[in-house]
Amino acid sequence: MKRTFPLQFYKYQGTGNDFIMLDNRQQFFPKQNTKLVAKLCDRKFGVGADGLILLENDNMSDFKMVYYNSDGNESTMCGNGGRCLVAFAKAIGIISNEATFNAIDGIHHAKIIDGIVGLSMNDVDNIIEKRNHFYLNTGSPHHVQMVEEVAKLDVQKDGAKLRYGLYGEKGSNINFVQQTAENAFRVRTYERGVEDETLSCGTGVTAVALAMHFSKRTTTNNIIIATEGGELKVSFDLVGDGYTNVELTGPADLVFKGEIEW
Ligand SMILES: N[C@@H](CCC[C@H](N)C(=O)O)C(=O)O
Repeated sequence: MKRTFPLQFYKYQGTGNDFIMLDNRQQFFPKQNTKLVAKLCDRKFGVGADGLILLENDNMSDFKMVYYNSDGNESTMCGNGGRCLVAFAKAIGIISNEATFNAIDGIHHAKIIDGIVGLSMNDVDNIIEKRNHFYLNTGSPHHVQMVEEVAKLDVQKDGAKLRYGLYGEKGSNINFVQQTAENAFRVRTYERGVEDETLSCGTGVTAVALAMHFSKRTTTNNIIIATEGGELKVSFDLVGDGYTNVELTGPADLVFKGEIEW
């Protein structure tokens, strides 16, 4: 159905992972309309983005995050999207430089310092080590695999093969990693729900940092990750067998805003 009023949207990106942001505190958005979300995210027929995020009211925190992949389906946690949503909440006057928000995987805390957004991520105490990869959940499921030369990979092809071949319909995000220094890694990610390589994935680089520490490829708890869209930092503490105080930090910027007829 064609609506008669324009939809005000904001487009954000965090290290090149891009999102449409909608202020849905008045509950105007048809949340079950998968086709509409997919169309808005379409780079030819819509605004174009890797995902769409609704900012909603929440009783327990400053706001609620509802995340959809560009295929139109609601999905699990998005780290870069969470950081962008915090920047959006500040831009529309809901928060100042600190926030607490509710997402599908629970409460997150965030701080903005000089435009850089640091976001708390869930504790992780289950990292599965297989012959040539790791599997863990950092709010979203992630496969982490070491490669020799990440720049040379066909991430779309190799990622899709693993996403469907190893993880079936439910799928997993697939991260390919190359170590570049004791505390630094380069990562390229195939995202389920986008079904393509994205320029960066926040829960993905978080998974990589924890898997690299777990496998003793690094001893630092402050890791720098280069993605195709820029640099992210992941810090954490290891307490017993589990990772806690996990924080994902990096830029989150408004690209443009506008109105769309729908
Ligand atoms: N880009 C995201 C991850 C989004 C969720 C993912 N595509 C899934 O469905 O698992 C991030 O920055 O974490």
